[in-house]
Amino acid sequence: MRNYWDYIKVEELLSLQGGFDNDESKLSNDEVVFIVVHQVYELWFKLILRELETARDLFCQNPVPDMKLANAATSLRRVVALFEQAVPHFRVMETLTTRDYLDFRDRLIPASGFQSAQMREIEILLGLDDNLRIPLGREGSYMAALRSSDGSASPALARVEQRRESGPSFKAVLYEWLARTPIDGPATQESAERFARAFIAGHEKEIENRIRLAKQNALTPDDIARLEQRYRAEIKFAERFLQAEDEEGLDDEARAFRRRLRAAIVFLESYRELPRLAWPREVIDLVIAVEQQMIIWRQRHARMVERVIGRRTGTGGSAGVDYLDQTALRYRIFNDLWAVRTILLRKPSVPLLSHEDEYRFRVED
Ligand code: HEM
Ligand SMILES: N[C@@H](CC(=O)c1ccccc1NC=O)C(=O)O
Repeated sequence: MRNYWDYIKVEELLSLQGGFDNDESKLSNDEVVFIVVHQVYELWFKLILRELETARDLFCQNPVPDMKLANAATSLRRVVALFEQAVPHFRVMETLTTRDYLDFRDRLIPASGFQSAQMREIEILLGLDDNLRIPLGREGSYMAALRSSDGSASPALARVEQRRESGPSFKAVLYEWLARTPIDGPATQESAERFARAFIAGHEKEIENRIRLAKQNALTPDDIARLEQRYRAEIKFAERFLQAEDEEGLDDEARAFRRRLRAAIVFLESYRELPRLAWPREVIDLVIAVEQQMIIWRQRHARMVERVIGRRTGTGGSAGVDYLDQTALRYRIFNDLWAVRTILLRKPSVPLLSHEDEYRFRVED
């Protein structure tokens, strides 16, 4: 019982490409390609979910054990590699010509990628906000689309329901952890807000410099005025962002939380060479990489779809490519991590720290 086939389950695996009628001999090569490519994707998704769950569970702890940050990074790095792997894979699907696909496409209706439970699980586990979801262009929510065509429950629906109830999202626990970062002093609201003020002051310094440069470059007075206005708007953005004034309807506690969170991200990115900030900053960078790959995946899927079926209605009943392009643009999860890029400062303008030593490695302990 220790042979390759006993372990890898080759026979079982090769018996799963029979389509609706479980008879592979009746299927064209094109249709078997269609099935296998989907199956391979579902296997990549399975691995992605395992790693995300591991990372989520690590950040659930308070405090997060320092020694485990490297494990979180390992998991996230693997998720990035898996998505990177999954993107070019659409190339195989593109060998399907429009005409050949149409030979079996109608038999698939109403099945569609809407019913890929694992993709929905990835979105939910990462923390995609349900309010962002784009209407599918048919009755019912994305959950309804997981039901069988007679409206009955399905394994896909059960999977996604179970995922929705299975604890906090990765985003929720990651943000809780970030908001506990000690920012140039103890991990308090005061430290966070003091740092944010000093950071805004750094922006004031930068802007004077930039306006001087604009003037030196002999633009017209109108151009100078326009640029100056633009730079001032950037500072205003930085200020509103750090004070969490860009979001309406937050209660005091939620606003205070967002302030700590955002100050922490700016802090980690601004002093990333300090040894004790290096792992947290690596984690942030990997989360950005995960989201970037996921967006690229959506984009790449949409381009493959456009190539194979043009802009026709999807078998799931959506607008097809238009719908998919909207998801690539609007399904964003870690907006705060991205937004910080817009307001980071050059090293010389970053505030000097009062407690820099606390972020070094200490040989004596
Ligand atoms: C010729 C191949 C393919 C075509 C023409 C195609 C087309 C489409 C279309 C039109 C949609 C929108 C839903 C609808 O109305 O039907 C969709 C959704 C989706 N497809 Fe595909 N697809 C193909 C292959 C794949 C593959 C290989 C995967 C990998 C798992 C995949 C995963 C998904 C997912 C997850 C969605 C849901 C997207 C969302 O709601 O955000 N598709 N696909
Ligand atoms: N939505 C696709 C069909 C499709 O791709 C599909 C159909 C059944 C099972 C999985 C599918 N894959 C992903 O969307 C279409 O409109 O042609």
